Amino acid sequence: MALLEVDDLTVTYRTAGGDVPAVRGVSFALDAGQKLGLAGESGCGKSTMALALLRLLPTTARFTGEIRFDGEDVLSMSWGRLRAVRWAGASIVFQGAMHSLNAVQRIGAQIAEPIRLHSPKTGDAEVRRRVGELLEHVGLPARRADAYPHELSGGQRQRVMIAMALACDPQLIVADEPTTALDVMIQAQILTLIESLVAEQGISLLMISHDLSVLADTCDRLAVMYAGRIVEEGPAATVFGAARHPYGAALAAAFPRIGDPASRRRPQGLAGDPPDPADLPAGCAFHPRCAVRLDHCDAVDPELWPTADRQVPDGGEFRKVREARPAGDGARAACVRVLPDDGVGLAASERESA
Ligand SMILES: Nc1ncnc2c1ncn2[C@@H]1O[C@H](COP(=O)(O)OP(=O)(O)OP(=O)(O)O)[C@@H](O)[C@H]1O
Repeated sequence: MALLEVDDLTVTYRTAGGDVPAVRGVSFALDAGQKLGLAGESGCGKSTMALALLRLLPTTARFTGEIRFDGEDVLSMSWGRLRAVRWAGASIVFQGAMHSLNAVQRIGAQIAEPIRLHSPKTGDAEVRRRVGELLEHVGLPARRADAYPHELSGGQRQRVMIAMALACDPQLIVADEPTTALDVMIQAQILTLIESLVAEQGISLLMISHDLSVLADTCDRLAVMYAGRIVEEGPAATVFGAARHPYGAALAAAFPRIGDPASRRRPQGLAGDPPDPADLPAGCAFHPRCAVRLDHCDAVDPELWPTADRQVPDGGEFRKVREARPAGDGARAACVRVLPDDGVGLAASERESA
């Protein structure tokens, strides 16, 4: 059984200016011990997804669909049960630790909070010992428990956030852009730390980033989000190395692996911006930016389907295959772009010029 199953999740923010559909029918599963990367540009709904998983969304958000964590439906859970699942079942490491930590409380007391919440009978000495152990586990001396957040560097603060996330031995860690605010060297250290901790403790990881290459290095599987939908999902090497969806391919081209001579790719920017969720283009939301769009792409919004059998949109028709559990490596894409060795083309114009 999957540890986390998200089924047809929609999240819509109610605002004075109208409804903002931030997540539009997302489905995916994460097995115990698996590492899934969720990629996409700013505004495509990644953080909304992360917040929905633990029902941390603002009250203006309306949601439909199902989120099952360890078999239990999170969206219909009682508040009491939800409190038990937060930290001990799943915990979130947010981007920008400075904003997530309380500036006027020592970090030891902040790490102790989830421990006290979940094990109220734990004595002070034992809590202190556990906090010290957690700090050492993330590479900080135990005595740093007495420090205030402003006395630590950005990387150290992010380590504190990770210590907090580990405090109640969760089964799942959701890391939302955990290294975005850090410089490159520190980013690498934090990623290595996250990787080693989840591997050591068998924790599942849902890592969110706009940087597909970072996710490809860290995760087993990747899901690419665009305008509130997953447009491609599959094994990390397949999605990063041979993305089928034009947006997945563009994202991979925009974030080549740094220092990887084998990749020999130069970063290629993607023109334009993601659409405003409150004003989505008709048909496939990516079509205005897509270099290989077909005539009907402004009319048909393709769904995810298995890519193993190389189905292509052809003759003006998308052939849809709806399978909850596709066979093989489970790779799915909402559109299939041409690959040089495929022998199949996406756009007629591309086939002619090939
Ligand atoms: N509380 C809110 N009320 C209204 N709209 C919101 C709210 N939070 C997010 N949104 C909108 O929902 C969409 C998705 O936002 P979200 O933060 O989930 O995207 P993201 O991919 O995580 O982007 P980023 O990396 O910039 O955080 C955006 O258009 C955003 O403006």
